[in-house]
Amino acid sequence: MTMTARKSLQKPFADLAAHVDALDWPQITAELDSQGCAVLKNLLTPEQCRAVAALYPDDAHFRSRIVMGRHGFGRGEYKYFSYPLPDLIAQLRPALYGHLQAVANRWNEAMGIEIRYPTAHAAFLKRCHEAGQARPTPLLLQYEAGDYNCLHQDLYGEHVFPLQVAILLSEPGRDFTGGEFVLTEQRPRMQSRAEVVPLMQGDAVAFAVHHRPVQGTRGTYRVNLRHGVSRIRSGQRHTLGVIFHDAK
Ligand SMILES: O=C(O)CCC(=O)C(=O)O
Ligand SMILES: [Fe+2]
Repeated sequence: MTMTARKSLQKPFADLAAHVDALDWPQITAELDSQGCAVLKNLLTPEQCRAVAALYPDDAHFRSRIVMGRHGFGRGEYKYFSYPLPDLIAQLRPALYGHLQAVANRWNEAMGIEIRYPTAHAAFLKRCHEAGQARPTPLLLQYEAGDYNCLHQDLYGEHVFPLQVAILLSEPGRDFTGGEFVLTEQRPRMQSRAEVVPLMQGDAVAFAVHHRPVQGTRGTYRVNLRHGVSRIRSGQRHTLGVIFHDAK
């Protein structure tokens, strides 16, 4: 790791939670409600992006490595962080959850799902851990030219937080080309709708993990979402995935 990378990871991130709190949450919430996804512009600085991406080769930070081609997940690889998470991720995860839980609770109410999420991430993690979902799910993904991530849902057990966040750590056009973040939405008895989410380095996308409510003429119904990444045409692309439930 370079000196700059080390320094910006060690710096206390008290300001990161404040930065998350200062995002335009009414706007983000409105987009999540209408589209099932929302962009969080400049969530991380380019330095923070480089510092996180630079962790990839250092296995001391991770509990496992997945080669996507071996599982039919696509092509490319990712690693799940181990606990304790690096400071930046340890601070980002509860800060984002604190805002997203309100959306999650409203969505469940609209979909007639009885589960409610506590206001603090620590309380939700306790619920996961007590049910045997104790392994950390934040992950770092690495794609090279020709790689892609098949449409999927990040479900890791009975307990599911219905929203997740992915942060683009690389700069499109400079570090890689292609590699678009894609969401599809399947409505009951209808064909699927695709959405390509334009992201710059440091931007994040918040999106529904598997279901979201859509207001129809005859009430609210549930749509089924999947996400993935189109083929990387050139270069290298890194993403930080923040999933709020832990895994079995
Ligand atoms: O690389 C991406 O943009 C998507 C990563 C992903 O599937 C995730 O964060 O769950
Ligand atoms: Fe994913």
